[in-house]
Amino acid sequence: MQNSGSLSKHSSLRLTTQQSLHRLGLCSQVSTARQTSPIVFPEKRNSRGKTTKCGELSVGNDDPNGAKRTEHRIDVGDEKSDLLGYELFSGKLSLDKTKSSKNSELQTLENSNSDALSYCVGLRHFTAHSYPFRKGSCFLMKSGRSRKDFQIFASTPEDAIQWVNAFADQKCSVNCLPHPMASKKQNLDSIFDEFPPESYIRCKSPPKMLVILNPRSGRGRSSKVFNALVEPIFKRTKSAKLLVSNSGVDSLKAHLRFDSKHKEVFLPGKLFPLSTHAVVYTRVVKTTSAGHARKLAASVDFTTCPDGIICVGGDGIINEVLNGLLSRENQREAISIPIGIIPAGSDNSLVWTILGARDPIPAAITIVKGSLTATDVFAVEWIHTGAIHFGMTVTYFGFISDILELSEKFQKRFGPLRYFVAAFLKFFCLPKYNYEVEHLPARIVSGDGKDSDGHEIVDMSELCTDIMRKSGKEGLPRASSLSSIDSIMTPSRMSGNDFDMTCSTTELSDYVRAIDPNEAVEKKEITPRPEENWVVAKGQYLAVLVCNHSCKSVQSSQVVAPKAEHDDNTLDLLLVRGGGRFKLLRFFLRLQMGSRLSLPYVEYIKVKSVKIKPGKHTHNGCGIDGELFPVKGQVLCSLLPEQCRLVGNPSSPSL
Ligand SMILES: Nc1ncnc2c1ncn2[C@@H]1O[C@H](COP(=O)(O)OP(=O)(O)OP(=O)(O)O)[C@@H](O)[C@H]1O
Repeated sequence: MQNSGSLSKHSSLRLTTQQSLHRLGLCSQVSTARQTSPIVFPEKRNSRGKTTKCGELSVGNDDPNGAKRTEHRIDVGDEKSDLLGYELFSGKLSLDKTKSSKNSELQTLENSNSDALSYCVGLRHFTAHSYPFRKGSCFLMKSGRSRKDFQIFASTPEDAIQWVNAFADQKCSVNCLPHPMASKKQNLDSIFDEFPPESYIRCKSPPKMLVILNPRSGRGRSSKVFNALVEPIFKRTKSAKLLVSNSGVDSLKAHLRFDSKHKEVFLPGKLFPLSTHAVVYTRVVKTTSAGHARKLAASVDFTTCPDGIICVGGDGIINEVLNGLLSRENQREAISIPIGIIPAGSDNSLVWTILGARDPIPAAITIVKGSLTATDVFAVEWIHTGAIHFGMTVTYFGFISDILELSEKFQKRFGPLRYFVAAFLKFFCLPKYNYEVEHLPARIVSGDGKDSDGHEIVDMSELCTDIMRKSGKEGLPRASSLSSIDSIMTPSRMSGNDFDMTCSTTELSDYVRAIDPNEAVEKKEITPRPEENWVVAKGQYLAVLVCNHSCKSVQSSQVVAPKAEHDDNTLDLLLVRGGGRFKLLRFFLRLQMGSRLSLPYVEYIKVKSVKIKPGKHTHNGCGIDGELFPVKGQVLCSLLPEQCRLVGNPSSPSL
């Protein structure tokens, strides 16, 4: 039997396990850790890097004696199969056939809760408790499930811990016990005092989330969508299973299954079901009025929803939740609370563009899978009043904000079609829009933090700190909702059950992007420094759009800002110069064809900040993620890099 060894050995054990888990991208969901430790955002990688998951990911082993060690692999399950499992862990294991399940130290487990896996810290082996189904041989012997334990050996205690952690990460419950010798040997006691078993094995319980549901979203179908399509997925049990191959028990794999069909045999080996759990624990709150979601997010006790807030509705409800979170005193903790999205609104641009889920089922699956995606946030500041409103999708001025305003009148009658109707009507009484637009172009940064001209790059997080502080103030009144300009020109469709989603892996890094409002920070003007080269333009514009991501629309396959990425630290400014119906029509037609950037009167610029001031006789509406606000004087739109985490994986570029 392995001795659990010295203190230093235990430290290295823990390190090895945590490092390994980090590389597996499995550490993000440890809710207890999130409460106390800084926020960990996914490491920034190029857009191609994010899609490693579509295939196989090989993970090296940390063991210094790794020469003889095999690589652990993570396979990606087929979305169309009933395997939810995107995690598959395999390695050398052996089954102890000589020991019955009820001997040695494991007898103690019989009296405890029958967990799926039992492990005594420091040992090379762990015990899997399976519950195979047995058919009764005669009428006296009933069919049913009975417990059968398998004692399984890993090559080393470190390996055993990796295995147990892999199961724990798949929410398979683990009964973790001290080393069997711990009670006898005094010196071991002190080791376990310092390193309790829980520090090695993180037995995870299902994530706890708050669901904020807007019953008015879309055509008022969000409750139905949630109850019929999403709740069953959250409540469905998930079981980690041991697959023992036929060729001896030297290869062992842990699959995550979505349902409990095919309980017994799983070719080419035997499948032993372990224990089952609800996938996500949720508390559902339906909003009763506009602004309710914001208030909830601003006041909810995070201990009741440490794993996130799920928004069921359109982009408007997400915007409310974002602004509620960012208005809190405890901003640092607030921005660590991930936002999950179930698309049930008229247009669901954010979740479709960033996570590649445009229907409720894939969105629910991506929430269950639980990875996180860091996303830039932008802040729109009303310079004269200091009021700030945050967004994640787009802010727009001109024709589109007018449509947003008009569409409010048609909400009940036309539902998601209201934007189309409003656009049609507005088109025939098109006013002139004049703006003064100043923008600070984004520059390509070299390794030394300077741009191509040798200028130092503004650290947006400095601006960010001040913006976040100011944001504690009440937001501006909201008037209506429209998140994607594409909805204007395309009749809406509420999505059906057909869905399309691919996922990719995001790796978590130790990089902390949180802002601590308690830190003593020098007061800074949020207006970027005067030496920065602002480009000023004044004139007639049909539309001014500032996009944070490419703004895909559920209504069409086209995107508004093709070069925009949700985490590229820049905003994409789209200017449609001039006026008149002909130009406007041409723009929207080209938008549908994906060639609007080739129009001579359309300008597309990557920017860091934009200042916009409506002219004297211009209608002063401004849309932020589908919410309408009045603009008085100048507004400044700035970027806050990666200040929000969405629950789920970014979509594959192939979508
Ligand atoms: N119970 C409610 N009654 C009336 N309005 C509400 C209620 N709950 C939320 N709202 C408001 O409805 C607005 C629109 O909601 P949401 O974005 O969810 O749906 P949508 O407009 O259909 O979708 P999209 O914004 O994608 O077009 C939100 O900005 C919110 O302020």
